[in-house]
Amino acid sequence: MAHLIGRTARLSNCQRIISNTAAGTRSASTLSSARACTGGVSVAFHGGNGGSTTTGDASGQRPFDAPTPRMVRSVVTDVTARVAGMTITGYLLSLFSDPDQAVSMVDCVHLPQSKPIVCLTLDIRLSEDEWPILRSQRWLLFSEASNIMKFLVTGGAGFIGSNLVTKLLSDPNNEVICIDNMYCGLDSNVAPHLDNPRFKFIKHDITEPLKEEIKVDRIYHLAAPASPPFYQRNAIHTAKTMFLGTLHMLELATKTGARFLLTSTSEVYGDPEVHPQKESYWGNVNCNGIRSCYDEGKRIAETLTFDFHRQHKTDVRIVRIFNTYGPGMREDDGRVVPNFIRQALEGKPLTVYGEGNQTRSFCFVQDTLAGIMSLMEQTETLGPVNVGNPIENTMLELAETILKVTGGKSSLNFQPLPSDDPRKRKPDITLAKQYLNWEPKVLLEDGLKVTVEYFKKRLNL
Ligand SMILES: O=C(O)[C@H]1O[C@H](OP(=O)(O)OP(=O)(O)OC[C@H]2O[C@@H](n3ccc(=O)[nH]c3=O)[C@H](O)[C@@H]2O)[C@H](O)[C@@H](O)[C@@H]1O
Repeated sequence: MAHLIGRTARLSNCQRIISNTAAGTRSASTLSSARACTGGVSVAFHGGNGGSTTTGDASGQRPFDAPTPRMVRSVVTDVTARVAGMTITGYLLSLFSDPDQAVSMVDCVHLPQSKPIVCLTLDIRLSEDEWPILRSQRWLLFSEASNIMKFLVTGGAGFIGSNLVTKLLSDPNNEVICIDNMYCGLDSNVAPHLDNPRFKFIKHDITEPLKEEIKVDRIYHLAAPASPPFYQRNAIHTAKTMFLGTLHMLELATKTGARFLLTSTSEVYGDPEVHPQKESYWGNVNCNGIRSCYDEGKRIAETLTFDFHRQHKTDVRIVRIFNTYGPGMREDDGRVVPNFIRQALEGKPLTVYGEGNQTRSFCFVQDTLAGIMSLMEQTETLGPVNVGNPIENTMLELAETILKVTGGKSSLNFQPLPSDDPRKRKPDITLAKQYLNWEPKVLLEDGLKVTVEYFKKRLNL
């Protein structure tokens, strides 16, 4: 016990959670919000001595018997599954039948109030018969607390995903698992992190179920080819990624209690008849065209996300990203910004589809990330929330700006407009301002300068 007290004295956060065992529907509630920590809580667990269930002496003079490691694993699994945002591997000090007893326990071990602790009182219902005595009992766990947050980023080797991974890892309290099938991800987007012990890369196609259960606090679900040439190349696989990939990630979030954020897209508005596009607009989408695997795919992904929330109370957020550009893109991506920059840098004609009067609103990736990350952590809305730049440009204007930034002298090469290509697109960002206090800061020309430098390096120019 002296050992345990010694450890608990160093605790730095406090959160107490009770889960209800009734009829398999257990809910977690934070009881001491005044002392509750924000961010993830990580708890180091020390197993016990054979499954005894002694209630400890609150003064700490009598040793506490801890359960077997096997049982503890059950407890830990249970806790992790139902406490969103927390990863538990903790000290299990004792068993209590009454949460108030647990509270007095906390007081009695004289933990300094200035250093709050992690204290979890839990109802436990074990499925295995060996421990019937433990059913419907409450356990008190003390733990060493830290602010470690664990993230899963699907599509973490891709353009926006890799920028997100880099940003998350810049916080030393964050650990990141990246899943990518490398269909359009880049090795060079992952390589800088491979030696980082807080980073793990898993090559996996999320249309298949995960081989292992991954326990994280947050799931950023970005995996999907976003460039029309890429997503049209294997349209069936794109549709599978949208549905099955999102399904698998939602199942994981539901099972582990992780918060799940779907990166949806402005494409759900299709070729919009409402301008600018508000989240309340249902869109104008062709359900059997060449873009449908992507835009209808994202629409079903949104549907699935809300269905999981309604049916399983999964903690979800949805962001609708508008055209984003910046470092991390492939030179052969096929979208207009990488195409124009590459063509301008190589002195080739810029391929303008149609007459170039169609519009898009381009957002620099760091701005987009700020919006996405803000949505993940706020609690006012599930979304969908538009994240994009409300400054609208025609493709002719974009071509002109890129030629100015690169100093290129390329001519324009007009090509047929691809089918179902939206004629205009511009986000209404009222909700992003209201809920996320977010609006883009980077001007198109400034963002393009950074992007041009990135492409110069990639193309060895
Ligand atoms: O970047 C994005 O956020 C979106 O990009 C694409 O949507 P789209 O707006 O069509 O993006 P681009 O392929 O970059 O095309 C933008 C406009 O430029 C035109 N374009 C594209 C490429 C090119 O070389 N020349 C050109 O004029 C296209 O016809 C289109 O009108 C994807 O469909 C979306 O997944 C994604 O959300």
